[in-house]
Amino acid sequence: MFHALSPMWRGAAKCWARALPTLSKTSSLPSRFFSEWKLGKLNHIAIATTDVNKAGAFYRDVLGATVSPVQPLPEHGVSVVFVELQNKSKIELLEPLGDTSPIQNFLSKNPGGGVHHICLEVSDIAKAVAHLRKQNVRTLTETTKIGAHGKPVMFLHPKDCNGVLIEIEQE
Ligand SMILES: C[C@@H](C(=O)O)C(=O)SCCNC(=O)CCNC(=O)[C@H](O)C(C)(C)COP(=O)(O)OP(=O)(O)OC[C@H]1O[C@@H](n2cnc3c(N)ncnc32)[C@H](O)[C@@H]1OP(=O)(O)O
Repeated sequence: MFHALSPMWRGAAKCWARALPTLSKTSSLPSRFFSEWKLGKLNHIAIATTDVNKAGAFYRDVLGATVSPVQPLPEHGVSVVFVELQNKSKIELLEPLGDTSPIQNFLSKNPGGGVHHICLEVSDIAKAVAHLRKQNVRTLTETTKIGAHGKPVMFLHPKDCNGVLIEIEQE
């Protein structure tokens, strides 16, 4: 591969090749550079509300969006409605379901509702979870769960993510 380069660039490439193992140990470059997984696209932004039908009607009737039917997800303690957007990303409307919904405290603190979490796709969720735990990012369950799109998901503690609850989803 070095043969296609001019002597100056060949020298620089060799220098980088020597430096890479050291840099990976000292985390001088972004860790994703060395990871076996990659961050993908924004899958959705989730909004907590006390009434997904009412919130869905706003997106459908006022903003003209395509809105899914209500989907109860008892294993997650929420009912969801998806608002489809042009670029394939979505807005997920969440309403508490059951007595122990994980969004109940959030709604008690924010009775008018609000942005609850963002969901980012990853190329390999098992590797991403292992990597994040090594970086001292707390995961909110021991193992992944199957999310609203039938794919494995994991939530990361907002206190370890600059105050934002992050869901990662297998792409
Ligand atoms: C269907 C699926 C899918 O899309 O596939 C879903 O969306 S399921 C969507 C619902 N499922 C989930 O959210 C699962 C993951 N969430 C959880 O495990 C929980 O909601 C926690 C994030 C751990 C929060 O739990 P809980 O509200 O009981 O605890 P808490 O009130 O003591 O909160 C601890 C601290 O985190 C902060 N905190 C709580 N929720 C937050 C949020 N959404 N964004 C940013 N910060 C948040 C609180 O203000 C508090 O900070 P201070 O101490 O400074 O006051």
